[in-house]
Amino acid sequence: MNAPRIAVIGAGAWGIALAVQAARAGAQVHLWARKPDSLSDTRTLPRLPHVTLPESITVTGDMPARADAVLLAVPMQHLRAVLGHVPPAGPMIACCKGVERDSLALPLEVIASRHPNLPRAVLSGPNFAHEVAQGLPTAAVLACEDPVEARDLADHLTTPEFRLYASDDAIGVQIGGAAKNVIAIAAGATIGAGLGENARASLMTRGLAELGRLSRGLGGRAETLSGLAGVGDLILTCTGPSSRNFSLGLALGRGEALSAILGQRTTVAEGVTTAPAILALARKHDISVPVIETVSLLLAEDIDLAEARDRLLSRPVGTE
Ligand SMILES: NC(=O)c1ccc[n+]([C@@H]2O[C@H](COP(=O)([O-])OP(=O)(O)OC[C@H]3O[C@@H](n4cnc5c(N)ncnc54)[C@H](O)[C@@H]3O)[C@@H](O)[C@H]2O)c1
Ligand SMILES: O=P(O)(O)OC[C@H](O)CO
Repeated sequence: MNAPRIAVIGAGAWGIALAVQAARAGAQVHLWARKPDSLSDTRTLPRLPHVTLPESITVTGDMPARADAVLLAVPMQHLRAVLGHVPPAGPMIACCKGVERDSLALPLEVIASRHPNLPRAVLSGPNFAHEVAQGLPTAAVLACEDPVEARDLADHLTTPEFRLYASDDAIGVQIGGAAKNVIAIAAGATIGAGLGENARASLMTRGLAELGRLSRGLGGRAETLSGLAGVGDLILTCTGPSSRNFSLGLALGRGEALSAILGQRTTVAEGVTTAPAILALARKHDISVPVIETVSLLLAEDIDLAEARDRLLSRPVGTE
């Protein structure tokens, strides 16, 4: 049997990790990079030390013509523009996490607007790129309306170290991936400001309730958020020091200005752009999201840290 052909669009940390994983699973990989030259020369990314691209990965600036699956691993706010150049090469899998700022669309809605007739799926879960690239044990969810399609797509990436679970709740999985980044900023700010571990655990738990309400309100299931794409990713991102969203929150909590933090970074912290977008989505559907709202106000510098803390602590006592 011929090796499956997998295309990966985006050669940031996640695109490279997924390309390495697909190669490990036996695929011939077409890795599209915006700037392919230095990557095709060195075959390494400084942010992923100890990982060298195997020969079965072709690094190129050309889009793929045909593939058994196309993994879209660009930052959420660039997805629509990049998709404008991606031909209908095969089933599309969204690997980015976020909500589009202007349209408030989730990744699969953006893909559907460009390729309405192709199968679509979303891949998400507690997945640091550097660990996947090293082959450390990892689990993730692949969600698609058609569970048979989800299993077929999952087969292209699965190895014993990279376990994929199929789901038919693509909305719940996309909400988990998008909203956990916002809660991780809150968790980081809590630790940075010295508010303690009790506060972080409480924020994570109340944040999880917001993820569940968002999922249900937008047509997904709340239970999906008890899985890898919800609580799994929330635990990783709110506690793993290498999370970009957590570390951005940590710096905010220590009193650094957002512009200064972003000015020192070349990598994406999706929670910054997703916070106002997911808040607007929640308001549109009349869903209560006090933690997300507070993070959004903090990022916009409409409130400071002390006000953010007081806002959450002065809410009326409710039931769980
Ligand atoms: N890094 C991880 O551990 C990880 C894990 C799971 C999911 N993700 C998700 O994958 C997505 C990509 O994240 P990443 O970590 O690979 O990114 P990154 O921070 O490593 O790199 C940024 C990427 O953005 C690209 N980029 C910058 N400007 C662009 C433009 N104008 N148009 C198109 N692309 C542009 C760069 O070429 C680079 O590929 C995000 O949605 C992220 O949440 C990341
Ligand atoms: O480094 P972060 O915060 O973008 O998180 C990366 C992944 O989404 C973790 O699952």
